[in-house]
Amino acid sequence: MIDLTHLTLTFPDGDGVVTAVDDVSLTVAAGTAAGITGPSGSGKSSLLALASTLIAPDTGTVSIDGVDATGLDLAARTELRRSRIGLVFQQANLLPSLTAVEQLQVMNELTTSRSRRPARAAVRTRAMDLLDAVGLAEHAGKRPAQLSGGQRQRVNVARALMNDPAVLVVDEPTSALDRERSAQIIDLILELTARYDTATLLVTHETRILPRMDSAWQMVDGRLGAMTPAQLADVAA
Ligand SMILES: Nc1ncnc2c1ncn2[C@@H]1O[C@H](COP(=O)(O)OP(=O)(O)OP(=O)(O)O)[C@@H](O)[C@H]1O
Repeated sequence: MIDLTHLTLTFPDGDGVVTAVDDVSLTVAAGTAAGITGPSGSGKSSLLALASTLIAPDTGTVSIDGVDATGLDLAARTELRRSRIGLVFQQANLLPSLTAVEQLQVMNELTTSRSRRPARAAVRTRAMDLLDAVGLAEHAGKRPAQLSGGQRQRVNVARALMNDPAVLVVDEPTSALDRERSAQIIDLILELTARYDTATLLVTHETRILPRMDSAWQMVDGRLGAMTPAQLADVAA
């Protein structure tokens, strides 16, 4: 589970500061997904950067399964992120020369210290299982150029799950895809959230999908508020 408490983040802005995240608290339990939407510049990406421990808040805490990341030094925080958090960004950012299965295998080599690294065969088995879970088992040997946009995004999602993360942080996974493929990726992320028991935090402009999330939130000027049933009915229409 991920527990965000009273997070605030400011950036210098001329003589003053801009408050990107303003006293945000949010808990997402394992096996559930929280959807966050909001206008451009409202602080969604900043909040995801805090939740992923990529940046430290001015105030507040980020706890992953009870471990407070804000209390850790840089090395320990990096290790926590690598071992406990899966990240899915808008663009798949796959390595052009690697096949789908290699994209996943290399994650393990990049992010796990040598002494704790599982045997190569076990890594390959997990990579193949994940490709199967995202419907790409038959495409394991293909390079990114041989895959469609939707398939590349599926590899991206599978890769984020490679290290068995407690938390899955997803930033607008569908912006490069058409409506039908977007819906499929969101369905897949919800299915994987339950199957791999991740606490999933997903930012999207696709408000239609919010009613299907376990909780739905809106950011406005850095503040996070629960969407009301009326707002959810509105976006679903
Ligand atoms: N590195 C930075 N330096 C200064 N200001 C920043 C920085 N990053 C974000 N901001 C400001 O913080 C606020 C929130 O930005 P953020 O990118 O989190 O919004 P967003 O909701 O993700 O927007 P979008 O939907 O357009 O991606 C904005 O006012 C933005 O200008």
